[in-house]
Amino acid sequence: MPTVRTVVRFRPLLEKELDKDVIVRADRVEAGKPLTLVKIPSPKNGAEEFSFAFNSVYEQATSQEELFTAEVAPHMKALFQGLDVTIFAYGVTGTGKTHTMRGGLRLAERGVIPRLLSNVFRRGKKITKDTDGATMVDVALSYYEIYNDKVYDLLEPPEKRTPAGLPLREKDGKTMVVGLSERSCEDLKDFERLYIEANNNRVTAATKLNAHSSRSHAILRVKVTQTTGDMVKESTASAIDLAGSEDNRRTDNGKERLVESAAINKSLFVLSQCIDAISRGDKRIPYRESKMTRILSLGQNNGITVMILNLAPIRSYHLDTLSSLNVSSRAKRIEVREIENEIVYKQAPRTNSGLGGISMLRQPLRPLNNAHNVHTGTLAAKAAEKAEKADKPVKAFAVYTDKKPSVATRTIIAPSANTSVPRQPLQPKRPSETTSDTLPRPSKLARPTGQSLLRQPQPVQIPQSPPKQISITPDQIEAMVEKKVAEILASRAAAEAAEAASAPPPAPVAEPTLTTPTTPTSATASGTQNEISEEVKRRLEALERRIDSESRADDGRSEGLRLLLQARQAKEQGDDEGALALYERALPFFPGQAKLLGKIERLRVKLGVVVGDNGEGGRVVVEGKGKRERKGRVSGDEDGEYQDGTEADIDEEEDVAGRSPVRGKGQKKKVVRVGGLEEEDETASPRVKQLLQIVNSKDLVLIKGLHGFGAKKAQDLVDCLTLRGDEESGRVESLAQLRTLPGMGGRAVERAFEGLAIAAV
Ligand SMILES: Nc1ncnc2c1ncn2[C@@H]1O[C@H](COP(=O)(O)OP(=O)(O)OP(=O)(O)O)[C@@H](O)[C@H]1O
Repeated sequence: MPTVRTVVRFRPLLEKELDKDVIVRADRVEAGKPLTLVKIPSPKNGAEEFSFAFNSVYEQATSQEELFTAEVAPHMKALFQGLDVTIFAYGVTGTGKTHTMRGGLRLAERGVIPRLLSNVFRRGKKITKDTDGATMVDVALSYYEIYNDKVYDLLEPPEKRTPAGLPLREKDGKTMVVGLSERSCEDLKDFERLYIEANNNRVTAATKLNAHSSRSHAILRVKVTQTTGDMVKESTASAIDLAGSEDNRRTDNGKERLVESAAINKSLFVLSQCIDAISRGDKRIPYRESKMTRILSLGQNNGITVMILNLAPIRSYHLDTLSSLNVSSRAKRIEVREIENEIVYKQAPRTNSGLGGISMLRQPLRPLNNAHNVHTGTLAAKAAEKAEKADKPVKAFAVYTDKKPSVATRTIIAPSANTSVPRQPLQPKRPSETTSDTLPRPSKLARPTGQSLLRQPQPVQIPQSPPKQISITPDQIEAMVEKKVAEILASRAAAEAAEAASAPPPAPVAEPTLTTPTTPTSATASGTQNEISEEVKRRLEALERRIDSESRADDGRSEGLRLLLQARQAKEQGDDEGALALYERALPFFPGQAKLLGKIERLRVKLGVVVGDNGEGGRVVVEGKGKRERKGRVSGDEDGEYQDGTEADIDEEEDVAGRSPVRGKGQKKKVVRVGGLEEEDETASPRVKQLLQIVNSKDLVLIKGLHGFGAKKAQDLVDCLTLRGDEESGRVESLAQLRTLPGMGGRAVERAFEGLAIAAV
């Protein structure tokens, strides 16, 4: 049974970062217990605080040694017993991933990777000694990066790379990277030499592409082979410095960067799905859905996975931090307050009060809930960025390498040596971005200069700054939006199709799409799972075709998209009137677009401006459906965005398409219980059937309409049903079975049932 630990590490404040800007804190469930909670205020309402649970939380002062001792060292024994150990560093650029994995040159600053190697060599040596030489331990390294979904060998010079990267092949049920080199490693000095050289390769290659190495996943694979006579035991430790998970809306989104982001987001999304699946104990782990997880065989071999979420605890990372937290602790997320509570929504037009100050300005972007960032908002991003100008962290220490020249002096104490090393297939390894010593970390090209990060949860750039220069075509924007939506949905962020406005695409946002990489899917069994995988693949392929295709002439929608984005920003800032005006101006560019019409109508109703025909012949929300109803909704509407952790704004789909027959969650009707659920359960009454039918429809809108369901809960259920798709046809056959699903305790089922009962009455 594979296991996973998800832990958080706060990085200390860097120069120029102030204590007063610290907004994230570690906490305990109760006095005397270890730190396992991360608390962070809501971006929209500072009085509200979100809480996320992890296996462990490490505060700023945590040293490299402490982290290694607590989170990695305990698994070394298992590694030598034959289990695979995989350690990821996840987080936004500048939060300390590279520091955590690679670390600095000084002994105390060495990160997980050199410590891991040191430990491996030491243990290997000891085993050989303890067995009087009967057991030989060989260590071999592979180090590769995955950039734009292509695999490149970092142990080979960049000149040897081919544009297509290294192909994958299945062999004996395992995925191999064809042609990936593997180097025998005798001791720590050996490792150091290889590692530094490889990191230099990574930087050089990235530079040639005018990219930044942080935009790739760097995967170091350490293969440990223990040979005793004829018996060979092999296991691997993989250490992955993941690509930054930042919000592209806050970066310079050139076409290349968007393509990069699409690849990064896709793989990070699948990774989070795998982590979730492992932590839930699912039999099926979707590791084949992305190249990285597939090569790693993540969650197989009873492996142990440790996900270290790196966070910068300051305000300028607010939204990105929320996004990361959402992704990393999905299964454990806890809302300190009922964020789905309608009251939250009713409050004044979220003027972004809470946090006050700067941080609020940049609210147009929602916490990407999870989705590892994908974003579309090119325009807003640019504008916002300029305004933000956050100080980016600079590497404050000499990083364990990357720098061509440097290195020479690293004095790492090399413990022992091992035997020779056999050659073997690959394993992932990821070149992290390198960096060098004390120099400021190479800023991501995508970002504005010098400082590497732009993150600043800053407030929005307001509506009217329409940075006109869209560097990508509408189709590409559309494609990215579509992808984002998929991720958002899948990540359960409830809110649904938010991107709608910006994405006129037809894509039925609703599916819990697994952003599948182009790679083949695993042998997903039957039924739903397969269908979904196919559907996801189909969509992804379509997206990728679009992204890769030549830029097409702007068909005139650029202007419309720009207006939509501005409108969305305005709305997020509480400027409903401005938003309405902008949406109306955008309408001619998307005549008849249902989602857009829905937005306009809702705003009209809300502002008391109008109601009725919109002149487009499209459906409009009719009186009585406006404000009143919106208040009652728990999520899925603009007001719920943040609470839901969703990035997009709204869910016009339901409103436009008509509500489900079941009552909306927000509606405060009294529950009149008709007949005990207990009785109904076994008898499969019409109401039970109706409930199961809704559940099995996997229709977000319908499920959200169930009593007691919010957007998140609905999405969780859909995801859960999807993931178990191949089992039992993915259908839930009884209420008892429904109760066994994650998040569907007896009370939840009862409430949903009661809601139906009322409806029936
Ligand atoms: N635990 C820590 N102690 C001291 N400094 C740290 C720590 N974590 C991060 N830093 C510093 O913060 C800055 C950013 O860290 P780092 O480069 O590791 O981030 P990153 O997440 O790897 O970013 P990128 O995605 O750009 O590679 C660096 O200057 C680094 O030295």
